Amino acid sequence: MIEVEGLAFAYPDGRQVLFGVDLAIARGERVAVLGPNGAGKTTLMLHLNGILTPGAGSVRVDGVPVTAPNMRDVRRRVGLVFQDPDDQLFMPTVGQDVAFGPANLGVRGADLAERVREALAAVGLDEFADRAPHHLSLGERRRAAVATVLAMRPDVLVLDEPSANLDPAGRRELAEVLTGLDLTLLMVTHDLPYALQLCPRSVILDGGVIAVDGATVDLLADEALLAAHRLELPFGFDPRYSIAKSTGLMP
Ligand SMILES: Nc1ncnc2c1ncn2[C@@H]1O[C@H](COP(=O)(O)OP(=O)(O)OP(=O)(O)O)[C@@H](O)[C@H]1O
Repeated sequence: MIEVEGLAFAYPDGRQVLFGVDLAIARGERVAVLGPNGAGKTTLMLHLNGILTPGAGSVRVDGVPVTAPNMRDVRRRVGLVFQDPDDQLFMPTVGQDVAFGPANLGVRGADLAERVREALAAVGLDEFADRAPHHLSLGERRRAAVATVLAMRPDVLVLDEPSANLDPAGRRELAEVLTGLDLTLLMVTHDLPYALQLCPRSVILDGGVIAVDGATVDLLADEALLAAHRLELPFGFDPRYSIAKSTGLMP
């Protein structure tokens, strides 16, 4: 579904951030992108729907090159959810925000209403269509931002630090929404337990390259590996025990 090959990128000020990223993600996979501050995670994410253009290398989505002529198709297929929901919610009501993307694609009338209803239901905000986004909690706003993207019926959902600043209940509610979606999912996060809960596979991006790619539980159980990439588990968190417990192998 996603094929990134030899992706290199420097910002206009000359700062080189990506140095040849290779990453292949199959349809339906859920993958976490881990790594220290400044590793280039957001920069990588912004290439997946063409907000940034590679200096070298290529990005393809379901075989379609992420290049200017294909941008409309790519932007429909790949939905980006930014860390700050206020970057995505700018209309007077949540329903209008969710309708905005598909309306731009030419969806109208009953079809548009159905898309809005479906997207809000998918994130558990059925009753929120007429509410003003700025009256919602952060957790509700982040789920509303996910709905604005789901309304486009994308193939891929890319999320930048989805659990950041959420309270435990908001964090769990969003996890329930995300695990219930039948989509390819790529999630940038510093929240290692969240990566373990949502994504069977993780990659560590460090120094602008994919340094490690493997099963999330194996990566998180490797203390030396985590330390080498400035990653730390919360106090007392044991990834193998958490997985065993969640799969019923432990009481
Ligand atoms: N518009 C920009 N112009 C110049 N440099 C930038 C720009 N945006 C980001 N950078 C730099 O690129 C590097 C990678 O940034 P990026 O946001 O991709 O990292 P990240 O891994 O997502 O970090 P974090 O975990 O802190 O969110 C950083 O050193 C950052 O300062």
